[in-house]
Amino acid sequence: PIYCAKKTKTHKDELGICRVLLAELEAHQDAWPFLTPVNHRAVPGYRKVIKKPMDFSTIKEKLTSNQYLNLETFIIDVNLVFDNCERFNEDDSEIGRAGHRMRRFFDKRWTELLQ
Ligand SMILES: Cc1ncccc1N[C@@H](C)c1ccc2c(c1)OCCCO2
Repeated sequence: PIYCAKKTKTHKDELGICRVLLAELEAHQDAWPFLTPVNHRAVPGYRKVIKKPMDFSTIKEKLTSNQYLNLETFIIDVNLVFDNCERFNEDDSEIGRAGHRMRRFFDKRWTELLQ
């Protein structure tokens, strides 16, 4: 087309997409290991190995207190959840497999929402 408006997203648009994505992550059946911060007293070694813990409830708190500048900073935190999971858990474990499934789901959804 001769005239093609660039589909820039405002800050509000991007935050709306973050809220939708987070709600879908939290509702996913494989979200259970990631819903709340890992209790390092219940998980020996976790505090030593994982330098930047992250979980969906912390992301929600950051989102509602406007700590995400844009969609990118939100995606960085979501990926941190999955990268921490891969670092600490065997691929062939309940939590490891849940992490791979959640990452695949997230990657598919945010690319769909951005189209
Ligand atoms: C994402 C992640 N990575 C590594 C370890 C744990 C977790 N998730 C936490 C919420 C969790 C899941 C399962 C658990 C657990 C804690 O409590 C210790 C007893 C076994 O059951």
